[in-house]
Amino acid sequence: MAKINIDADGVYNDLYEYMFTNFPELRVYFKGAENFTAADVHTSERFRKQGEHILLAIRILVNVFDDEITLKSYARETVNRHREFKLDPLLWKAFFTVFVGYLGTKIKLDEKTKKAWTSIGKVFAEECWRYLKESDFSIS
Ligand code: HEM
Repeated sequence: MAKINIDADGVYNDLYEYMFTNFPELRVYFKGAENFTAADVHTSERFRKQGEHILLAIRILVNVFDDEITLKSYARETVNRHREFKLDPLLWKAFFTVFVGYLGTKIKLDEKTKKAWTSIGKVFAEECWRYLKESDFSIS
C-alpha cells in the first residue's frame, strides 16, 4: 500500500473548515453548529478537539489496514459511536471523498495514494454497511 501521509501540521480545525465550506449539508449532523462558517470552526475549541479525534481515528484506520479483523472491528465501533447522529449510511463511503479533498489541500496526492484511500474507504464502508444490516439498523 502506498505510504499515506496525513499529518496536518498540528492544526486540527482545518478538516472541519474544509468540510463545512465544501460540504455544508454535513453540518446538520453537528448539533449547535448547523450554521457554522469556516470562520466559526476556526476559532472553535470543540472543532479543534473533534479534528484531533477524527485525524487520530483515520491514522488508526491507515495503520490497521492490513489487519482485516481489526479494521472491520474498528469500522463497527465507529458505526456504534455514531448511532445517535443517525448518519445517512452512504456517508461511510462519501466521507473518504471529503477527506481526500481535504488532504489534497495539504499535500500533493499522486494517483497511487488516491487509489489507496479509495481502497480503505471501500473496505471500511462495506463493513459499516454489512454491520448496519446485520444489526437491523435501516439502510436504504
Ligand atoms: C461524513 C461522515 C461523518 C459524519 C457526518 C460524522 C459526524 C460526527 C459527529 C456529529 C460527531 C460528534 C461531534 C460533535 O458533534 O461535536 C462525530 C464524532 C466523531 N467521529 Fe464522526 N462522522 C463522520 C465520519 C466519521 C468517520 C469515517 C470516522 C472514523 C474514521 C469518524 C470518527 C469520529 C470520532 C473519533 C468522533 C469523536 C467522538 C467519538 O469517538 O465517539 N467519523 N462524528
